[in-house]
Amino acid sequence: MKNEKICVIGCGNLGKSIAKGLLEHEDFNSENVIATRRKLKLIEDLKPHGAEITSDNLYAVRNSNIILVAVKPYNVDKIINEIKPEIIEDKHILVSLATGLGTNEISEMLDDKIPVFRAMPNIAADIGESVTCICGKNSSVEHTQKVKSIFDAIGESLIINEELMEAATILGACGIAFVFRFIRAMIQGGIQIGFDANTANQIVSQTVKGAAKMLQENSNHPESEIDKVTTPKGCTIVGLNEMEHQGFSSSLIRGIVTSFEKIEK
Ligand SMILES: NC(=O)C1=CN([C@@H]2O[C@H](COP(=O)(O)OP(=O)(O)OC[C@H]3O[C@@H](n4cnc5c(N)ncnc54)[C@H](OP(=O)(O)O)[C@@H]3O)[C@@H](O)[C@H]2O)C=CC1
Ligand SMILES: O=C(O)[C@@H]1CCC=N1
Repeated sequence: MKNEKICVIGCGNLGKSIAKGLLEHEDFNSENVIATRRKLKLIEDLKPHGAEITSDNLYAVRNSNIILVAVKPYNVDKIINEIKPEIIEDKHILVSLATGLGTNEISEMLDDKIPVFRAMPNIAADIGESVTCICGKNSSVEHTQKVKSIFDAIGESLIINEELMEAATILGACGIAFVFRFIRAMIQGGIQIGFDANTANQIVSQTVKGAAKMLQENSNHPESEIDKVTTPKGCTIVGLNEMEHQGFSSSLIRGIVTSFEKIEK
């Protein structure tokens, strides 16, 4: 991927995380990354990492072959119309990160001239720990592999059917916010039972990391790991059961479904 020239159009919360993740990765040449937004000051910190920054989207597209569009969904139309004159068949691949916009719609805006992908990462791209679901249109195996390589560099990626893209948005992209809220609640509980906030944060963050790593490495069901912790008549099971009486799993599931219903509207 050293020779691939990548531009990230719209380096806000997500786009900047992705640019940062790519700049840190050895498979990419940081000089080949162009980051854009209008308020340039807010991405000046990407410059010392080797990225070129600009507000000129046309320049960015002219000087790259993979275009990541990271603007809000309601701005995608405008951006695509702006960059369209610089789009060259057999040169460019466009990857949209926008929620809820299908590859058909985006490809149509580009007169079906180039391969179009949708990718749904999350903000852990910032530290190379995103999970990204990807789907494509007019895409060869070679193009798909190229796009996958970008998102593998900022975490893990999966190729999925486009019909699951909304579900992927909820579980992976919104999901990180759900996990942060869970962590915050654990920290608040930790403070109530005696820890200062920083120590509680350290203990909870490492506990969550350890749990996630165990599931990734052992491929066990979470409940079989829980069985290893719950001593009969012990303190874990009473806590877990109280959480369930208060609707813990139910509230998470209902939150996920509510988010999904919102995105499907
Ligand atoms: N945030 C998240 O966790 C996730 C977001 N997404 C999707 O990613 C996209 C971006 O979301 P998010 O990062 O939260 O949004 P942000 O608003 O933080 O980022 C979008 C950026 O686009 C820039 N922008 C707007 N117009 C232009 C333009 N004409 N030229 C160049 N840059 C422009 C804005 O900066 P400026 O005003 O300086 O130009 C802004 O910072 C959305 O489509 C969202 O659905 C997907 C997964 C997760
Ligand atoms: O909340 C949102 O609408 C976007 C989609 C995924 C993450 N943030």
